[in-house]
Amino acid sequence: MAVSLTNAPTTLQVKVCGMREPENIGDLVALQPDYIGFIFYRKSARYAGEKLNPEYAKHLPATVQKVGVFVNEALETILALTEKYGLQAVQLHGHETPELCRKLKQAGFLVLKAFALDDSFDFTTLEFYEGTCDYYLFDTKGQQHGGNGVTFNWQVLDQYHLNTPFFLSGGLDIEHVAAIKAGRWPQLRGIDINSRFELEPGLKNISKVKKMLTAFRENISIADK
Ligand SMILES: O=C(O)c1ccccc1NCC(=O)[C@H](O)[C@H](O)COP(=O)(O)O
Repeated sequence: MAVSLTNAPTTLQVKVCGMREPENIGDLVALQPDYIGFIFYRKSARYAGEKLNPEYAKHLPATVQKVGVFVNEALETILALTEKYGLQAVQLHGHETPELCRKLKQAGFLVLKAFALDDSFDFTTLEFYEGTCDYYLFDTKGQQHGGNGVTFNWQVLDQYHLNTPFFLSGGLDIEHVAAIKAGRWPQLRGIDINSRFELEPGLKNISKVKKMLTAFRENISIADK
């Protein structure tokens, strides 16, 4: 039986991460994603630092929120980079403390704290972060701090019992749209896509991103099992 997903969370937001090439960024912004992510972690193959022109980043349309992705950076470094590139949001992918999240939130930034999940992830460890971040970002535990390109077993999310809304991340692709939109997790607020949409690290396949956004934003029906 076909089920019309009238209760599907149509307001789910989309973040596209790992951008750095001006033309590619311009093409992406034209698709109006909610967030665009720039990685400020030198060891990442998508490191934006040297390629991204600060003035270009600063003058991107306000319709898209610019997110700086950091791994275990000091508050001062994060603040300096947010200022340099005109970022509105920060995404923290290391062992950042609740205190650091709180300070960044108090400074006026939208804060996403990323956590690397596997089957044994214990959500009670996030209780200390409640109230310090705007969103959690649930990513796959892998060899890298992020951008591993693999999904985790989403069943573990059924144990998520806290109030902070979250973004789903980790190897997301077009094939996952229907399952994500099935409305299984009340705290889900958005998704984050990255390496499965790349022509090469740091360069997105815009037509594939467009297909994802179209599929994600339209009211879909899925077949009942
Ligand atoms: O993508 C990276 O190279 C990266 C490196 C270090 C920290 C974070 C990183 N990415 C952050 C993201 O928001 C990614 O979109 C997220 O990890 C999911 O990536 P993927 O599994 O490739 O979809």
